[in-house]
Amino acid sequence: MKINGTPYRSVWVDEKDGWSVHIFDQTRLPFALDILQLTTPEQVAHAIKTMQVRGAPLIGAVAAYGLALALRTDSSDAALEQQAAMLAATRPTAINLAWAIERMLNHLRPIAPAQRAAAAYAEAGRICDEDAAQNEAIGLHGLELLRTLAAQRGKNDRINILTHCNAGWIATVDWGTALAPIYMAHDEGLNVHVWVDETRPRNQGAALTAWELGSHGVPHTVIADNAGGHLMQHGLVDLVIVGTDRVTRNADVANKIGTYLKALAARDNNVPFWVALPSTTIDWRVADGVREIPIEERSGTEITHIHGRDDHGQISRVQITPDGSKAANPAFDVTPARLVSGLITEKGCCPATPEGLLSLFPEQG
Ligand SMILES: CSC[C@H]1O[C@H](OP(=O)(O)O)[C@H](O)[C@@H]1O
Repeated sequence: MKINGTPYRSVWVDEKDGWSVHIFDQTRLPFALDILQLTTPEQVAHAIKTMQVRGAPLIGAVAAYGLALALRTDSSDAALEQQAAMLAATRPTAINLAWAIERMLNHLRPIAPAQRAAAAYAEAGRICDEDAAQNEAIGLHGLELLRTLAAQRGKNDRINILTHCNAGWIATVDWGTALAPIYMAHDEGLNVHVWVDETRPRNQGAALTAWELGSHGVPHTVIADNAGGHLMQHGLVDLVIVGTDRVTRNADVANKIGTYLKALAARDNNVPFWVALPSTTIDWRVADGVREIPIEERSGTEITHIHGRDDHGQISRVQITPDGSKAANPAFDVTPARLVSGLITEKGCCPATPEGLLSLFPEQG
């Protein structure tokens, strides 16, 4: 996507040196556009753990380059396995991370150590290109949904879409998942508006989704996480589109904490609840999401403290709870398939059922 007219992806290899890896420091957005140059697998692991880089497809792609960086230094079998395990352990919920590392290992194990680093960069590049293409396809399939909604309404009626967290281009290599159809609808001239859940505690909505949509000129309004149900009750939400970190073969959906509550409110108000995902986010090995998907527990300081720009223009962190108060911080929840209206994938849209998924991915049957 473009930033001030310049096209960017969310991760890229330095054109000059041909091996260092660049990402945006997402903990500094929206107030600073800082590009980080990663030169070691440890720096990649730190960036993923601290959420300088985040978003299910993107952390998989960046971890793949982390393995390529590792192999520049030591391409032995032992180093390959050890560095892969280290990178895979950085975050537990998004299946894209494990998927990308497994794909890299399957590709690299049979290759002679001397050729592994070059092969790793090439495979990581393919992972990035595929993600960008898949998300563009998700956008086109989701656009059909929005066109249908617009056709049912008056031509200039506003379509109000609620989204949770950030599933935009900065959460993927490019285009995004939940936001891809919105960008395309806006560019086509459909009258779309987005209710942006702030998404406590890390505020990916307030800081990242709002920044993305504002940069692209998409009308949007940032709201408290707890406002969505009220807006739905008053007919101000036409549909919900969110991203996801892992979808099971039963179509249960793991996503940022709070997604489940939005799905409950949507069901109670007959608001369609759609989930956008590339097939790399499907975990075919898991059926029951609530019982089987590992939910990342992050530091309580993400609850007790908040980042922002202070009145002096400095990005700072302030405490918002009393000294000594404990905090719990599960970073994801699981929405059962029964609350999901449908899935938007690169292969098309389907019901949130095992049969629906297999209709698009019969090879998994
Ligand atoms: C397109 S994946 C976006 C997905 O990832 C986010 O999690 P995090 O910001 O912790 O990496 C969130 O669950 C989004 O829906």
